Amino acid sequence: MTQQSSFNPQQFIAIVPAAGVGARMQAACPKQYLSIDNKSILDHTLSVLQSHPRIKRIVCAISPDDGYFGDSVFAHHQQVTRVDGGVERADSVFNCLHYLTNHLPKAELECTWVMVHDAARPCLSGADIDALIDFVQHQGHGAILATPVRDTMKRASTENGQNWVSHTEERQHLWHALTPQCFPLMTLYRALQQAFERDATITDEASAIEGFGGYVGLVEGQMSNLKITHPQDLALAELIIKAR
Ligand SMILES: Nc1ccn([C@@H]2O[C@H](COP(=O)(O)OP(=O)(O)OP(=O)(O)O)[C@@H](O)[C@H]2O)c(=O)n1
Ligand SMILES: C[C@](O)(CO)[C@H](O)COP(=O)(O)O
Repeated sequence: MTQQSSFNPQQFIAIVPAAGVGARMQAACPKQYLSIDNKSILDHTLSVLQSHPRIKRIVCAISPDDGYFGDSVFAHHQQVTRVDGGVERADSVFNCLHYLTNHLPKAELECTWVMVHDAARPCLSGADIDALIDFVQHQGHGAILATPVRDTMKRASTENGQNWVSHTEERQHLWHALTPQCFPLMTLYRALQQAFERDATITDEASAIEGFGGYVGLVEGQMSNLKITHPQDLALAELIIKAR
């Protein structure tokens, strides 16, 4: 693996992909607009990022179809830059990066790092943001929040519509990738461009950086930083947020 050249991060900009439809949540609206403790999930996520002193600004991708929902959230997050999302999560992230390449001075682009964080992860803690920033500033390489796998991991096969254990996977050195994922802005922009050119399947920013030959650090984060994906995740997220 070729070593990604080191950069000295001067500033951090948060990118929040929030343009999904939330199909797995099976709700009446995209899940990022569902309410927890009288605030939308997107509101909670933007508030965590906005309150962190080391994050200079936020660029958020929302679906052009979410006009009403987006307007209600951005009414009290007016300093957040709003960008149209794309078909896939990676497209939404790329649209935010592309916006920044067109609106930041070149000198600023070269020393800016982005922290890409799912709108669907409202339980992120400030301490985890600090741990990630401290790592990349010390190491000069990009990194992601992640948690080591705790359970025995089974690979499944399906027969007659039923899942069966095919085999048990080696779980040593196996981690759950979380977000934020933090990389130099222009490195991530180029890595995603290359990933799109090779038609790669990109489910997180680290995948693009790995394919681009970069190092990706793993910074252990809190399990409570769950991605709200299925209906049962909502109650758990509410407990975590109310316990903050
Ligand atoms: N085209 C897309 C798809 C997803 N996302 C965002 O990426 C994050 C993680 O994606 P996921 O949890 O998969 O959200 P959805 O794609 O909305 O969920 P589903 O796959 O169940 O439809 C979410 O905050 C989602 O809003 C996005 O910005 N643009
Ligand atoms: C980026 C991510 O949250 C890291 O685990 C995950 O890859 C998002 O996947 P999704 O299918 O878009 O929810």
